[in-house]
Amino acid sequence: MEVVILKDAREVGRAAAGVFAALLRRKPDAVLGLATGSSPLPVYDELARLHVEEGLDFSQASGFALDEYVGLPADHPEAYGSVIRRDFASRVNIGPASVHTPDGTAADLEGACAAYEEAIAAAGGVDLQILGIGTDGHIGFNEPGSSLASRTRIKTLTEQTRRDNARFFSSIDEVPHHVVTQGVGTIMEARHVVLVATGAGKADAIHGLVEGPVTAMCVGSVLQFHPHTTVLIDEAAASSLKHAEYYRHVYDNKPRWQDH
Ligand SMILES: N[C@@H]1[C@@H](O)[C@H](O)[C@@H](COP(=O)(O)O)O[C@@H]1O
Repeated sequence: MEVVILKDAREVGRAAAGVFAALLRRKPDAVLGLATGSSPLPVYDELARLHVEEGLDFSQASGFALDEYVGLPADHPEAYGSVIRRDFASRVNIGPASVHTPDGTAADLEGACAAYEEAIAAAGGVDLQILGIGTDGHIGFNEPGSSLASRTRIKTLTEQTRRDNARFFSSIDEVPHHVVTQGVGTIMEARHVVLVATGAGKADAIHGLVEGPVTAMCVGSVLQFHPHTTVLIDEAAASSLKHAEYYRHVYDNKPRWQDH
């Protein structure tokens, strides 16, 4: 796991977007793992800029979102399909039909979860997954106690996550209780994971992810088992890390041949 401590959210966004851009330049038909929440927004802003100003081409790429609320109509502005379209897909030249979100409106939700797994596999698997982290350590919507081997399935949100996400709705009562999310095992199959987190509110979760024991009580900690994870955080999100000086030292002395 590589931990990179940067100045602020903008730098985090630029660094993460740089990883996406490098991938798309060497593999134009890359499969991108997409995330919602406020943390990836600066990444999408920078990708949109790279598309407009530097011609970064998404025309052959495809994307799979991590998760979706159950029961929100597909055209609800906070349904994650709408959010991914608004924040990312509509701002670059990725084909709209190439961007997939789990179906939270399906009558047969379990069937929809299995179909989503099959669609990811049929696309060849995710090359690069952007991830945020919840204040309770969740990735996707895999709340504490999730099986670390889980696949795409229905989950129940914690009240903390519903409160955290209430800011996107007019009241907490509108935040669904249920979601469909890629499983932890699904996310772990992405070939490269770039996790972004900013702000002091994420400091505990980042400490758990990077330095805590691997535990389903902080699901992000499973990334300690992932062969290629890059953690991009700002100073505030790094503020509870015990070995911050070491991570800085490693990054500052990174041999050029390790750039990727
Ligand atoms: N399902 C999403 C997660 O993928 C995201 O990481 C988390 C944190 O969001 P934010 O970046 O807004 O703090 O929010 C939601 O729960």
